[in-house]
Amino acid sequence: HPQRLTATILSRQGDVRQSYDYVIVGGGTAGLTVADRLTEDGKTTVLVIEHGPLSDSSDISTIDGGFFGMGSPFFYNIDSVPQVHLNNRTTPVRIGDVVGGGSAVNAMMTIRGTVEDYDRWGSFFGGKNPAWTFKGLLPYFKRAVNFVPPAVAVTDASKITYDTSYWGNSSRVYAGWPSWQYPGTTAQLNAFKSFPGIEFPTDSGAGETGVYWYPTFMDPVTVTRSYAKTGHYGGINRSNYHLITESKVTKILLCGTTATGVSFTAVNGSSNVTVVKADKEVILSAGGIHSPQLLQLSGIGPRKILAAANITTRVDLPGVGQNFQDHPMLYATWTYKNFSIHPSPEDRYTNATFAAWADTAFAVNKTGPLAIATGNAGAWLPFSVVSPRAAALSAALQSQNHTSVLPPDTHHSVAAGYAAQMASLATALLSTKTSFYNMALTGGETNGLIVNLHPLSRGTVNIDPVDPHGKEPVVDYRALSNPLDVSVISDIYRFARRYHTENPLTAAWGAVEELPGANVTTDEQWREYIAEAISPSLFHPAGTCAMLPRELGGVVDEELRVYGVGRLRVVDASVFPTLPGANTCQTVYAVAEKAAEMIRAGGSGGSGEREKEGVCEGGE
Ligand SMILES: Cc1cc2nc3c(=O)[nH]c(=O)nc-3n(C[C@H](O)[C@H](O)[C@H](O)COP(=O)(O)OP(=O)(O)OC[C@H]3O[C@@H](n4cnc5c(N)ncnc54)[C@H](O)[C@@H]3O)c2cc1C
Repeated sequence: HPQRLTATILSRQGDVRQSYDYVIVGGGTAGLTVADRLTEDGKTTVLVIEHGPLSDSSDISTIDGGFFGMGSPFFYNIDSVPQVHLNNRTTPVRIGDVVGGGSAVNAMMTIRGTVEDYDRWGSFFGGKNPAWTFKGLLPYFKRAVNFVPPAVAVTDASKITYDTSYWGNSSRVYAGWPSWQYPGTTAQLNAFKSFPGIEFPTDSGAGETGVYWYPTFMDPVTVTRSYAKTGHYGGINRSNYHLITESKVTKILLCGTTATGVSFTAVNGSSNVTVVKADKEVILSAGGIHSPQLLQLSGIGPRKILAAANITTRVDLPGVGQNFQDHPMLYATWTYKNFSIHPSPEDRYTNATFAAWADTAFAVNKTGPLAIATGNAGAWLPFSVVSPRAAALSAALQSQNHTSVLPPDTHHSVAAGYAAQMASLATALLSTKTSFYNMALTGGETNGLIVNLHPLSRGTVNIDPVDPHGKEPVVDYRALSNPLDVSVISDIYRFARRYHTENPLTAAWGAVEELPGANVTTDEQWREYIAEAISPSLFHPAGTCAMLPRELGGVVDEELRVYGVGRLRVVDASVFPTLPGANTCQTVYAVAEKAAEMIRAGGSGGSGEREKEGVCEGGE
């Protein structure tokens, strides 16, 4: 698959045409997917405006370890506000600032949520529309990712199973597999068999909970990252597909309540403002942090927030920037004193012979440990299976005064949406079909990163009233603001402890709990440890422009059109009403594929009115 950069990249603002059929804000995961699909006909004109640069850096392409790009410059520099329930810690907000967005810097874990996760989305609209269900999304998952099965040698050696019926084979975004695995991974996977109620689905794409193998966003031939840039931009030669980089969209321009285009400036250098018109639609794909910011900057959002920042309200939409969610993660470390399965990941640092073999295996055949990202196996377990308190916590969530855990001035529609979500998650706490706990398996002597897949707390992403146009938005995860999150996380953790220490299949490995330490046992000790150690983000910001009914605080409808605004859609992780119990990239691709089809089918779309008398920004 040649990775030529031949699609039309515009080097200067001056090269941009006056108008396009579609203007897409953000050349990230969703933005490039939609741009590619809309321009496939060779006629429809699209401009993508991306804040970050176009890069061929090996920090992006390298697979080894999955986080090679973490120290790279391709991130925004944003910190959360101090987190009240985390001892006032601030935490970095890690999101990609480069062509490809999050897909360029992520850990390449190719996971999707469970059937219940996507059925839940549709349920908020009364469950009558089959589009937003697992079944309804499956064709788009298939369109989104091209699954290339692992080599027979590695499936035999590691007992990897898969089922191609859950996957497609046409996309240029690949789900590939390393052709080598650490032998300890299979043993760690099998160790879950000691516990009742845990499933072992054949394929990660089946929408089931359990312990399973999953692929990597990796081009299996070049063994490099496969992402939105390589799949939906590189190697495409279409004069109707334009991309301008290092350019910041500052506003969506409205005529009355209809979007007509955007204004943007260069990130570095000239402060000239360029206006570009969208004849059909503006598509906002700036991600979970910047899509709500841009709506608010354009006068679309909660009236109070806009007024505080001195921005005229064009459409009062209370949900914009609310309902903010991310997956909290917690470092928990168990070290095996007698781990006898080698080679292990640690051997790369302690065994010179193995390290040399690893380097050669990759250099010569693109195989061995350097072809593994963060790993390819893990557990995605239901709460009802890991916790004896599921019924009690479900009842507590059901009867909770939900408004009491939201910000004091939350609009009643947003509060109603939150209550609907909590009702659904209270049921999910009892279910065996929704995953709450994720643990990745390393195959090595140290294990333990714990992820809470369905946080109950909700945060906010709002413009900074002091300098709304000049500053990054104010990001408040409001981590642990729903105290039941502490109970859920501590029970997850207690199960992780049992997995390591009360398990005949791991007993011989001599697990020692390094973090938090076996002396942490009471609810209060857990609360203290979690407040000190948790990170509110696994880099999955979502929910801030939620696809929900308007009376439930929704920002977009089931066709992803912004309520009250014509010709404006949001297509990115911000539309997820609730997080899937999975890393988010594959779901973003699927949503973008579905959106592209709806946009193509839907003409100009939009529920706003082009008011003849209305104010038109940026000229008619
Ligand atoms: C470090 C990290 C690790 C992750 N690991 C995984 C993983 O292993 N597996 C997984 O499934 N998911 C993972 N994710 C999450 C996943 O990558 C994201 O959920 C997904 O890429 C988000 O897609 P998006 O289209 O919503 O936003 P993005 O891909 O972030 O795209 C938004 C784009 O908009 C641009 N933009 C923003 N504001 C403006 C503006 N004003 N003007 C112009 N452009 C603008 C941004 O620069 C960005 O390129 C990870 C993410 C990160 C950051």
